[in-house]
Parts: sequence; C-alpha cells; structure tokens
Amino acid sequence: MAPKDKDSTPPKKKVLDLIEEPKVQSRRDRQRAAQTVADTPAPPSALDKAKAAALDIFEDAGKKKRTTVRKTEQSGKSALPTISKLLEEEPAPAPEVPATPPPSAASVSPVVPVAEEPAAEEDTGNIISIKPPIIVSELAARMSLKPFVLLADLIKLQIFVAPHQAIEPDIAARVCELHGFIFEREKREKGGGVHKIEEVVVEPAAPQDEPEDLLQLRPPIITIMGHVDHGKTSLLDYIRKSTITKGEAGGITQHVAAYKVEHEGKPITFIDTPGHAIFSDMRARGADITDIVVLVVAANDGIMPQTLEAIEHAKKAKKTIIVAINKVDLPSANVMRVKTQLAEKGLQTVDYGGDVEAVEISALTGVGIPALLELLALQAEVLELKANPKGNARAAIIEARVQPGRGATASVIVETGTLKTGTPFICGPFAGKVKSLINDRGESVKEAKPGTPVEVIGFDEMPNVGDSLVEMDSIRAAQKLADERQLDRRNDRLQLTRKSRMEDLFSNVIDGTGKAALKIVLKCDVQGSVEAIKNAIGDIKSDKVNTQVIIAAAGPITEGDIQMASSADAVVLGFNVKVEANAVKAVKSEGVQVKLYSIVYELIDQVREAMLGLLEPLTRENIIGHAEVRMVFKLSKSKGRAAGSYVTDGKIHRKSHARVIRGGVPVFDGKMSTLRRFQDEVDEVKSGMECGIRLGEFNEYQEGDIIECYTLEKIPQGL
Ligand SMILES: Nc1nc2c(ncn2[C@@H]2O[C@H](COP(=O)(O)OP(=O)(O)OP(=O)(O)O)[C@@H](O)[C@H]2O)c(=O)[nH]1
Repeated sequence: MAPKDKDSTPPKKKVLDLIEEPKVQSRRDRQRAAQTVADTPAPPSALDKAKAAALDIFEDAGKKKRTTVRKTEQSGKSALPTISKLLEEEPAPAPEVPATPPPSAASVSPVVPVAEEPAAEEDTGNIISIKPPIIVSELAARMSLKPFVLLADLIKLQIFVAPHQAIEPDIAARVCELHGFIFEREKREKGGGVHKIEEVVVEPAAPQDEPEDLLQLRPPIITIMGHVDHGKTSLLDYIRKSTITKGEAGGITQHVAAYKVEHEGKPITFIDTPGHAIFSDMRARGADITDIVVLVVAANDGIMPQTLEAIEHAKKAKKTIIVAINKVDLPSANVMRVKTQLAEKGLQTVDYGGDVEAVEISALTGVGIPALLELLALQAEVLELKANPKGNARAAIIEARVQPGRGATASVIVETGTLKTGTPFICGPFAGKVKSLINDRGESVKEAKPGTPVEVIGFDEMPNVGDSLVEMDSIRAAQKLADERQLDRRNDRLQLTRKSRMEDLFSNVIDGTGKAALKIVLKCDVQGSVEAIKNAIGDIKSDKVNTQVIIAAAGPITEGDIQMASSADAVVLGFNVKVEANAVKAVKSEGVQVKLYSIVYELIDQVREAMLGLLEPLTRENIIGHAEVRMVFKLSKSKGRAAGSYVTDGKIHRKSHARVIRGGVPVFDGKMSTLRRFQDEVDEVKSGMECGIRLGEFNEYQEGDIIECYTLEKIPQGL
C-alpha cells in the first residue's frame, strides 16, 4: 500500500529528504505548536468532550487526515524499503547531513541499523522509533520537548499519566504527529533477536471545526428520559406512528433502536432505547451523541426519583432539556404542580420566568405532540447542528444484537461522513466491512448520512454500545488496528493483576524487581486523623522501603481516589470511612487494593509489617494462556455445558485455575473440571489448537467469551 504522504514526493525520496534535512520543523516551531496545544481552551464539558476536543488538534484545518505510518520490514515486502537499505543503494546523501543538526537530531545517526540486538533507539530526522514501553519523558526528550508539553497533549486525549509512565503506540503516533514527527514502533522478532519496525495504524481522528463550507445541517438527536410509567414508550410510539405515511405502516412493526421522523419537512432522530442506559453506556465511552433530552413527567404523578436522576444526567452532560408534561388527558393531571416542582429542581419553565421549554402533551390522545415536534425542530435550528457528509464516516453504536441469518448487527447513528456499504471499519477492538445497511423502515439502503439511524450488518463480533464505528482506508488497516487493540486489552487484563498490594511489597524487594516504594492514598473520617496517621506512617523507618502518601484527605473513598491509586500504582487505606458505590465498581475494574481500618494502630502496624515483609504470604497469579469460546455444547442434562474453544495464546492446563471473561469483565472464576481434545481428556492444550473446556459447575458460556488460564504461586514471606 502506498504511503499517505500529503505531497506527491515518491516514498523513497521522502525518506531521503528527511535524512538530508532533519530540520523539518524547528524546535521553536514545535514548541510553538505545543504551546498552541497547551493553550487550546478546554471545552465546557471537559470530561466527556475532552477526547473529541483533543482529537481536534490532529486535524489539519478540519481536513481528513490519516497518520502516516509506513514502515520498514526486514523482509523488504513493504512498499517502502528500509532506510538502511536505501542508504546502501544510494550512499550519497549521508555526507550531506547538516554539520550542525537541530537539537532533535544532534545525537542521531541517519542510519537505522538492522542489528542483532535491539539497538538504542535512534531518531532519523523526524522519525522516532521506540520499542514499547514508550515512556512519556523519553518520548518528550526525543522531540526535545519538556515532558509537561506532552502531558498537556495527553490530557486532551483523556490520557492521564505521569512522565515516567508508558503510553500506547497509537497514542504516541498521535502526539508525534502533532509535533511534526513520525512515530514508528520497534519490535523484537521472536528468536532471531533482529528487530523490525512495525506499522502503526491509527484510527482517523474525530473531526472538529470542519470548514464551514463543508458542513450541512443534520437532524437533531433526541433521547427521551423520565420516571418509569410516565409514558416514554407511549410518546415514542405515538411519534413514530403519527409521522409515517400509510404505505409505510407495515414496515414499522419491528423494533428499532432509533428512528428518524419528519416534522413539516424537518428531520428529527429519536433514540428509542431506555434513556438512562444509553446515557450512561455512551457517556462512559465518551460517545455522547444526544443533542436534546426530552424529559417526560406524568402530570398526575409529578417529579419522581427517576425524573430527578434524568435531570442530573442531562445537566451533567450539559444537554438542552425540553420537558414534556404527559398524561394531561387525565382528570388528576396537575400541570402547575409539575412546573413548581421543576422550578424547585432548578428547571424554571419559560412561563415561570425561566428558560426551559415545557409542552403539555398526551401520548394517548396525541394532544400537544405536534407542538413538541415543532419545538424540537426549532431548538435544533438554534443549536445549528451540522456535520460534514463528505468527511470520514463515523457512527455511534446505540444497540447491538445477534440476529438469525445476519449474525452480529448494530444499530448506529451516523455522526459525520456518509456510511456506505462496502466501507471497511474499526469498532472498538473489532474490524469489519459494511455488508449491508437497513434503515429504520426495514429497507435496504446504500448509504446513511449524518444524524441518520441505520442498522449495520458486517460485524464479526458483537460491538459494544457506545463504541464508535470509524471508517478505515482498508480492511487490512482495520484488521491491524483491531489486532493491536485486542492485544492491548489482554495486556491490560494482565496488568490488572499486577497492581501493588501491601503483601507483595517486600517480595519485590527480595527478588530485586521492586521499586521498594509503598504509595498510599489515605482517606480518613476527619482531618485530625488524616494528620495523625500520615505522620505516624512517615515515622516508620526502613532502609529498603519508602512510603509515599500521594493523597491524604478526609472523606469517603471515591472513584477519583481509586483512579488516582490505579494510575500511581498505590494502595488505598481508609480509616473509619466507607467506599462509595462508584468507587466499588472502580476497585473491581482497576484491581486496586483497598484496606479499611477502624483502629489506628492496626493501620499503622500493617503498614509497618508490609514494609518489613511481615504480612501474610500471598499467592500471585501467573497468566499462562487464553482460549476463546467458539461454540457452546450442551452435554447430557446432569453435565451442563462445555465450551468449544480455541487457544489463542499460551496454553490451557487442566490443573490450573481459569476465569471466564466477557466483554473485558470476569464473570466466573474457578478450577478447570474438564479439558478435552476430541474424546480424550488431556492435561494441556497449546496455542492454535481447539479443545473442550468446563470450569467447575459453570454452564453459562457464550460465544466470544475468553477463558483465561492462570496458576497461583506462593510468595515467600518476609526476609
Ligand atoms: N391516560 C394516559 N395514559 C398514558 C399516557 N401516556 C402513557 N400512558 C399510559 O401509562 C402507562 C405507562 O406508559 P409507558 O409508555 O409504558 O411508560 P414508560 O415511561 O415507557 O414506562 P417504562 O418503559 O416502564 O419506563 C401505559 O399504561 C400507558 O398506556 C397519556 O398521555 N395518558
């Protein structure tokens, strides 16, 4: 595949140019660029929009852009020869390297050696190659930048790391591109010790601030929220049925996750799936596509707990709220009461002197619904919702399911670009190609424009709600990115089990691998205990282990504390405090150790014992392999089900422990009860082979589950 250079310079010449003129971008230019990035004002809803806002910086005046990344392979199969090979063929350019190269190239040879050992990483002009782990400070040094400049870029990508921490290759490629560098990942070849440089495929960035002339109005995307039984479904049904023409009536009986209606020639898209779920699933993934929230409140019931929750969600996401006061046909309806309650919750309706639009409707009789649609269309005009239909296609997954005869399908709403049949795509960790598109009326269509809901057929695996389906150049590039993401996920899972634990602390010191630092997030009931405990911990002396209290504060253990502990690899110690519900989830997903105490001395003693290696011996997990469930077999009644699996890496061992992982989350953990190859019980099955697996009494296997096999190793105690 030809490299995607912006100009027409042939690939070979381009590389030589880079070598001959390493001053592709001066340090000042780069610093200015970095400063511009650092100065870019944060968008109003910093957290959920940060990713999109940050991706903005990779767009060149809104133009669609793919990150470069042609690399060299020793095999020479690549379209671009290795740099060293080029130099062999054309040795002339070497002496032309400027006598005083710019800082980034000062200590750099233009030749990338193909060595027996992975040599020290070398820069070639503006090409940076680093073998993972890619440490932020090291990458910054290669670009002659201060680490904080890269950290600012990374924060805009919602990546919160410290300078000494590692980032993923595709992220490195993005920040490199931002500063005028090309990132290449080096990889050590198995066995031979020779390293080759790998292609890094990057997902095209989400477009922001496209040039005005490319943008066209798109339909607003509406999510309906409200308390149970207040009439959300009835309202959606009424709108759908009342806005279709008679001839189409037959086509709307099937369930759709979203549909588009027209009100007086203006299109409006409704998401027809439980508002709360879609909100939390999608917002959790930063794929927040709703433009307007319609808050349904039953006039006879008034504001109820889920109404409040919906208000919270919508406010947090900074969405425009339009209130539909429903069931006004009922004699018990009390519209005034609803408006008063709304005002008490900070939603002052227009007739109460506020700016929240409210419409009185009946989803049963249809009263007020045209007025509601009118208001939505008007609001959309005010919001000036636009997208570039010619840009790179990007769509948000709002529902995914397996359909007989179609396999895994997903309902998506196109955010930008035009999604067409035949388009190769990446969606989370899966690659695919759009085989067909079905619109909300069950008709097959060739394409879907921004704001349009459509069912996509062409997934090999079921995608996750909230993930983005993004058009890629080729199925090969999509597959490559998918492979990398799957590998990263596996590595992430492995790392989860490697988080710091107090019990492990001293064993790290013993085997010489540890940093010998116990990092602590300390949360206490009152500030007085915070100070007292922090001082007491500081007084514990050990010549092998240091403590570092990275947070010391009063209050419950929050999700933020867990995130901080996770990124700093710290343990969380709580004194007389509870763990908030969200934090409990984070503890599970991040694998952070939390220890709670109600006696000060117990806390201090445990820290001391950890530092002296006196805590209970602990078992450590060693992951030995993974298998993917390809088919679920029903055994005779008493025996339940077995998982027909394919060993994807390492090996599966009958005497080991194993867990079933679904969508990245462990759903069962236990001992292997059966391991078979065909009819035979076997002890071990290696990578690339199929086998039948049963774990304990577990029977709920699903295709696509990952079985992770591990052994437990006892960590020796103390000195
Ligand atoms: N009288 C009257 N009844 C309504 C109206 N809208 C909905 N209902 C009735 O209220 C009940 C609940 O309506 P749904 O549309 O299922 O409410 P929902 O909010 O979708 O409920 P969940 O899906 O359970 O959250 C049903 O029996 C509807 O027929 C209305 O405007 N007037």
